[in-house]
Amino acid sequence: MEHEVSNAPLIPATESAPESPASPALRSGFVAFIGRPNAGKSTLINYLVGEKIAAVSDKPQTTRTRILGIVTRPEGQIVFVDTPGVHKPGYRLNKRMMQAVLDALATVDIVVLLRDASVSTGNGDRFVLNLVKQSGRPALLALNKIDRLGDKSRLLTLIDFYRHEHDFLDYIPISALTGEGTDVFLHRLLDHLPVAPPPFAEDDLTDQTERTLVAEFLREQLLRQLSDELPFVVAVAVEKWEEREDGSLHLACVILVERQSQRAIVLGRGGLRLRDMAAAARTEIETMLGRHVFLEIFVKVEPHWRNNERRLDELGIR
Ligand SMILES: Nc1nc2c(ncn2[C@@H]2O[C@H](COP(=O)(O)OP(=O)(O)OP(=O)(O)O)[C@@H](O)[C@H]2O)c(=O)[nH]1
Repeated sequence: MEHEVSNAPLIPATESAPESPASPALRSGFVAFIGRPNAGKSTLINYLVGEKIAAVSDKPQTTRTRILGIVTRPEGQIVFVDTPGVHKPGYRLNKRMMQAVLDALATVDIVVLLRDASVSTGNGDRFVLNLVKQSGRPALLALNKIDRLGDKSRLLTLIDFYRHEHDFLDYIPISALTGEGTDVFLHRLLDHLPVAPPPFAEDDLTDQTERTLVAEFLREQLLRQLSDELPFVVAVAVEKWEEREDGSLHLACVILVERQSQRAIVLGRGGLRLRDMAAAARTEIETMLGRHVFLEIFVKVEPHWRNNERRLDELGIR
């Protein structure tokens, strides 16, 4: 039997605010990250939310769809919108990603410019900084990966640079990996959010559907195991979601690539690479869903899927 409910939110968002009679001055709002690819947005969201939600990999351009992470504290609630890494528009896919960045910036209360503090300033950083300026939104600078800095005086130089460029609300050094500085980061964000009731219930973590998360887990394995060029040409869709009477779940996923040669790379010699990726993804999916999962995977060659509007819509790439 097809399971319709799989498209429902994993943890449904509620219309009403959680009961919170204690504090009259709760602060809440929407916060978007903007940063160069690999700045650490997904890692930070996962750290803050405390559960694995966004796809994390050491390859750039991991995040294609907007992902919500919700953090609730006694002082209020922050709804994080994770934007895709900023890229120069080329493929239509990337133009859509750029639009997603701009849309996200226009609708939020605060923009967080997330900067990898362990690398030197380049054109990409100036590009992102200009987007922040153009957005006209209040912005906070988070300097990430400070665990990598031997010489902390570099932070002062960076803060000085950004202070001269733009009037940020705050300049906060953090490590999304170790968690250092993240508490200060959350509290400073809350301080700058408007007095407003939390838009989501206290235990909501994400509005991602189980189906989306399944596809993300598999895509994360692809990103981890494939060479640098391939992540840009693969996409994952869940095509079958079938509940069996014994309580197990049968899933069929399709991995889209653009050429036969890419299909061969995904499969690996004798299909071994795909088998390993499937096994790793299945373990994560079973942990998330708390049930036994059978996972079938097909690798399909579909030339130019990245320029096919209908495919992009089906894949939820906005
Ligand atoms: N040492 C260190 N590594 C980090 C930190 N934050 C993130 N990373 C690493 O940086 C890489 C990129 O992190 P992601 O969270 O995937 O980056 P992202 O900004 O979401 O990337 P996109 O999805 O391309 O936008 C991963 O290998 C992370 O483990 C940090 O604070 N310290």
